[in-house]
Amino acid sequence: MANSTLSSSVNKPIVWTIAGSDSGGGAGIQADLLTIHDLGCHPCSAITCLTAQSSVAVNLVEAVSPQMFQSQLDTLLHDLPPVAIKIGLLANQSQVVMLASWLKKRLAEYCKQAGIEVSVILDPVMFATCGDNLNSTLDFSPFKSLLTLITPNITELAALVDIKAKPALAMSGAESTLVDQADCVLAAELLSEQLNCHVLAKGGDLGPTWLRDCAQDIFVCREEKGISTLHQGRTFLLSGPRINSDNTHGSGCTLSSAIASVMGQGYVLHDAIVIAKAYVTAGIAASFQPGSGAGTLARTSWPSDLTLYPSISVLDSGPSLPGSIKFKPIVERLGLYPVVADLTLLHSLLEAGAKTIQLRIKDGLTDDIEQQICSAIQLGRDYKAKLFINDHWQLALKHGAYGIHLGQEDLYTADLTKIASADIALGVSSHSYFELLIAHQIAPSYIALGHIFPTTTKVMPSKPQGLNKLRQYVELLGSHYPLVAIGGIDESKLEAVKHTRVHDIAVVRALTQAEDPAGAFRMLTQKWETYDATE
Ligand SMILES: Cc1ncc(COP(=O)(O)OP(=O)(O)O)c(N)n1
Ligand SMILES: Cc1ncsc1CCOP(=O)(O)O
Ligand SMILES: [Mg+2]
Repeated sequence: MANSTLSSSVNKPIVWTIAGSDSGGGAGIQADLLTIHDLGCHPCSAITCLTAQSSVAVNLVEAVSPQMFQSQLDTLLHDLPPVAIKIGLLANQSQVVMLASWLKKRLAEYCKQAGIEVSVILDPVMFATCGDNLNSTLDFSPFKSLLTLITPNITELAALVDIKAKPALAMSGAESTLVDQADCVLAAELLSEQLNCHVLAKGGDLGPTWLRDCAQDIFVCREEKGISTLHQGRTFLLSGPRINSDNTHGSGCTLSSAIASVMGQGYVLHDAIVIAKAYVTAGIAASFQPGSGAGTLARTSWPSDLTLYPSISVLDSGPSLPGSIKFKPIVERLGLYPVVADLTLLHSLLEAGAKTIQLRIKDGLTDDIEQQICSAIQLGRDYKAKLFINDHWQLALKHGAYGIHLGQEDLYTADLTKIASADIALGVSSHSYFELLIAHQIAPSYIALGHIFPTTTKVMPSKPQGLNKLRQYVELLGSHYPLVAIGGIDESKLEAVKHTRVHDIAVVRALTQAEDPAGAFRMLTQKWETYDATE
């Protein structure tokens, strides 16, 4: 026991913060160290400057020497290399130039040698919460193509973006302030082009005309690995609950260091953003006021309360989801859920007792697809089973299937309103927190969580989720929907999957590659039903 505690702390991912010290303890390096630690990583710091700061004033800012700045970075890289870096307050332009060059040479060299990628999140701190100017004149263009994400608030966005390059924006009156949401979106998209990185423009402090009860951020996403192409090259609006509190000192620092900490643990950018936003919301809700000015965020560990998380909508001209829609609820357990491609196997698994089953025809789409779907639907009725049709939602609708299973991509093309009003159950795939939140917005009948383990059944853009994420997904949504784990699940994995408390599992090869699929179904079902979910 002592050993496992020791090794888990030794193995913590190392996340750096390159930022200024806030002597008041609410923001800067101090907030970052607390956040990185709270979210399960080991924090290291390279301090750019000292600030003589309280909750009401910033009285002095003093940069460290160039030698000290460089030496902190080199010293850390030698022994404590990062998996992710958060950059906060930079004290002067020469620090910007020096750091950009260090990222380009030293960090890139390290990444190449180690064969890894290090996420770099820049929070372009320009003003303290008390309103004092910390550094609003920096030119961040040396960071072009070196950052993963930049997280300006709306005031910083206006100061950063070169609006001369976008006449439409200048014409809409955006010389010094961004007036409305459309201005902010244009400016964020422009900044993303100018710095060649993703942009999260935070509306928490100042959301010009957007809703009073929401903290809305604009997420401009470029190309990104590990997530469906559907969620790349798009602009999203992330709307979280606005907590009525003045204790927001350090919220930007907390957000950016939380994003770095979550990315450092292997989560995709989209997930890191929604998790970090939920973390900040929870931190503000439990905030406190140690001085007479704005108070500071509490550290509330990994957010697992769904109400903290933002809803997601698209702001670009691409496809979007219908609002307020709800599908037929499934109250009984799904049971062990076979996903099969042919009718003979489907029939034999129903005969073996399958209560939920899916027809998933991918290869060799034949002329008789409609006939196969009709026969499957009829078999489902004969055996009083929940028969889902994958992909072919029009045919499933036409012939009154019990349910339809759709991937995230299909959600934007299928007629969801028609499916819901036909009282057909809907199962939706998900491969991340981000996709889970999107699925939750259309309240499907169940949500599939995949792929948990490596699979050869299908080429996936995402990495296997693993048991830890599965456990987190169950914590987040397990009381709202039936949750089904899928991907690489076989007899050897059953017990560990059961311990995550996921409700049920869907399998392909564990049955299709068995000599006796019906026998395998009975054996797996018996084991799945008898394993105890408690560890
Ligand atoms: C139960 C279950 N979960 C996930 C999937 C995958 O569906 P989808 O994302 O639509 O991918 P394809 O199956 O169409 O390749 C599923 N079919 N069933
Ligand atoms: C269709 C699908 N979606 C996510 S994983 C997967 C395939 C699961 O197949 P297997 O059980 O053989 O790994
Ligand atoms: Mg599909």
